[in-house]
Amino acid sequence: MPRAAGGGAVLAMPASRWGTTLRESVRHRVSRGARLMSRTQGGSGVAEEHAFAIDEVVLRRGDTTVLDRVSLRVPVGRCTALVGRSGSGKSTLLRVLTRLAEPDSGAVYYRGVPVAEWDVLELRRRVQLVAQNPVLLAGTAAEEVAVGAGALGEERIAELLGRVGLDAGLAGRETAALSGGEAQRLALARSLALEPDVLLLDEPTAALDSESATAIENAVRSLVRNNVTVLLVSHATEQVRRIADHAAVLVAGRVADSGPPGELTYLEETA
Ligand SMILES: Nc1ncnc2c1ncn2[C@@H]1O[C@H](COP(=O)(O)OP(=O)(O)OP(=O)(O)O)[C@@H](O)[C@H]1O
Repeated sequence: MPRAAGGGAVLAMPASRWGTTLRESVRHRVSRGARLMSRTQGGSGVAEEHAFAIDEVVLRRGDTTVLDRVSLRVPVGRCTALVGRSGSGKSTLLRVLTRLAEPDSGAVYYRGVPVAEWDVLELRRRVQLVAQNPVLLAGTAAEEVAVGAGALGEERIAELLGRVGLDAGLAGRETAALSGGEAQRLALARSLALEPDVLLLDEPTAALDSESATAIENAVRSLVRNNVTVLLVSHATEQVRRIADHAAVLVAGRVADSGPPGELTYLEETA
């Protein structure tokens, strides 16, 4: 199976440009991986399919162990929240999932296939990371939404902007003139245009007023209802309780607790 080098820009490639051989090969392995069912995080015994399986991941930077034997399951079609104090390793874990950071040891599987075996561009098309401070690549907001997806009609652009709580009138605005919160929502609209299987959202509402935050929460719930998998980094305990099905608490690079948000003892003190 051909491999692409990691570390490139988080730019998606239109589906029509994927190599057929690669697609066939990965499809075969994915269908095998999708059969690797296991118990839910809560131990209810209900079989659940996992988008990501993370096993004993260690990542060091200099003297710091940023991720310390992190193991986590991210179920398909659910919203999983990642909470923890600043510096606990949340963003780094999202970067590991999309191969923007390579662990020193441990294993990460996407749909049952080690992430290192996925073509990195295909992985990043299916799994869209919306960073806290995303890099915008185009001149206007409308062009930005279409960066990965290619030509999009005005109506589709307006619809995508609306889904993230942005006014359609923003389409012609220069991206350089957008606020941080607008830029992050635009990056989310850009990701949604690619109809991803998984969204990794790094504090998507931290810079938003409550009305805009509600629009994002509604968008997340609607995506999850449509079987999109969401991994959400959030400091907002109430938000986690409102929209997450599962939560994992990171403390100094370790998973200190995981389960339904209402049952997590660490949630209040770390969020
Ligand atoms: N390239 C690097 N070199 C050195 N230290 C790093 C590097 N990348 C991350 N770290 C450190 O790893 C720790 C975890 O960083 P990370 O950004 O993942 O935390 P976080 O939980 O997302 O924090 P926040 O909530 O503030 O966004 C921090 O202490 C950070 O300084």
